[in-house]
Amino acid sequence: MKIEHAYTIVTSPGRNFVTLKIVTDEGTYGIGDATLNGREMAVVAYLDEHVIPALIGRDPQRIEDIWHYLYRGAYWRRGPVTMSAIAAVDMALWDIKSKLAGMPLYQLLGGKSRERVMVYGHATGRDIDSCLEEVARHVDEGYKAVRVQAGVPGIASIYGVAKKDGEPYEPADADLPAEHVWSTSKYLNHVPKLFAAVRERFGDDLHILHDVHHRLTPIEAARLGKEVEPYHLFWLEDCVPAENQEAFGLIRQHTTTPLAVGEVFNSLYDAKALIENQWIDYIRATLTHAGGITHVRRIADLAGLYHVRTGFHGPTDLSPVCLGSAIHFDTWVPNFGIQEYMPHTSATDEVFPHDYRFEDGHFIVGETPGHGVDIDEELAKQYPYKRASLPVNRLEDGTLWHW
Ligand SMILES: O=C(O)[C@H](O)[C@@H](O)[C@H](O)[C@H](O)CO
Ligand SMILES: [Mg+2]
Repeated sequence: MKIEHAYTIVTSPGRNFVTLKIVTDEGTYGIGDATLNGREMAVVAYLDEHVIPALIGRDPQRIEDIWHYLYRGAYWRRGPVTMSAIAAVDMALWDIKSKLAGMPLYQLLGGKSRERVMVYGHATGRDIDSCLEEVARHVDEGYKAVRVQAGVPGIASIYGVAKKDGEPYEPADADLPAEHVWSTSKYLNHVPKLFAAVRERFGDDLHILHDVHHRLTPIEAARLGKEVEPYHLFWLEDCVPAENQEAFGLIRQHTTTPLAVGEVFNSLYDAKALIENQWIDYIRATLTHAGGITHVRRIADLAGLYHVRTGFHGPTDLSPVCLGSAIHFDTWVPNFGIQEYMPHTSATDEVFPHDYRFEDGHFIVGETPGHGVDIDEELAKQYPYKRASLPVNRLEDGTLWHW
């Protein structure tokens, strides 16, 4: 069997998605997600110009060999563009292999470790009260875990909080980056009140999560982790940027609040010290940005040795192809923690028909051979690419800060 042709599909049903389709000479095809929010066309160029021509004629069943061919063979290793391109190939090849086997992907990985996959939803509000209303809506919809983000008095607009209450937030909201102004002291003084209010209204059983989006220094993160211990967070996410992995060692010395990181990671090497030193509790590297199923499986296996569990990134800017594949992975992986879930728009769901389903705060994996997600290419054509950028963040004095 040979790869006969492959091509990229860019579609924007509300937001941009990049999909790679690989077709074999026997007619079986697989699709993979290659969406890198705000940098979509860089991955398209990498795939079209460098990867696809080198795939033609190869045996699609040699997933491992093709992975190393693309990783080692490029000489220029790692990086989000390279690893998203490799991930898309990998996801498409696993899709093909599972279709050839006539099995859903989770069976090829080793079968079910659980019946269903717990997810967390997003509650955001311009202030604490409106955020609590959103938490209530999620609880009514069955969610067992909710990420809470609220506006902070004195900060005009803030990452992760929707412009309008009741709507999802969209990080890539402008043609060129919008500028936000950030104040660490205002945030740190305010945010513990949010968790106190959630616990008071919803009791102890609801899992609450929070994303700091890389905005603190290690000692500030330590202070936050320590102050919120009474509210028993499920996790505190991305409390500092993680290029310096040792920073988490410092935070860890001060707090028992569980720590999650990894949505911008693209390789095991981004997480190696974090995992081996047990500085984190959840690893969030995703299939699309960290080299696909083949590589993320290695990250998860290493993590498992150190009591670190998975908590895949799952924003709307990863396509249903990534989400569907992630649900298979989550159903199999022994050290599963939780799966992030931001529902896609109905236009996106129509472009990407899928067989996973949400029920009572969990995802139930589908039984279709493959990863269970397809693309309607005719419909996809109706939504042309539109450049969209993530914002930048500045301190009140104008200093460019972490986003
Ligand atoms: O935890 C999350 O879901 C994230 O932080 C996202 O909202 C990212 O900011 C986005 O995926 C960037 O493209
Ligand atoms: Mg995040």
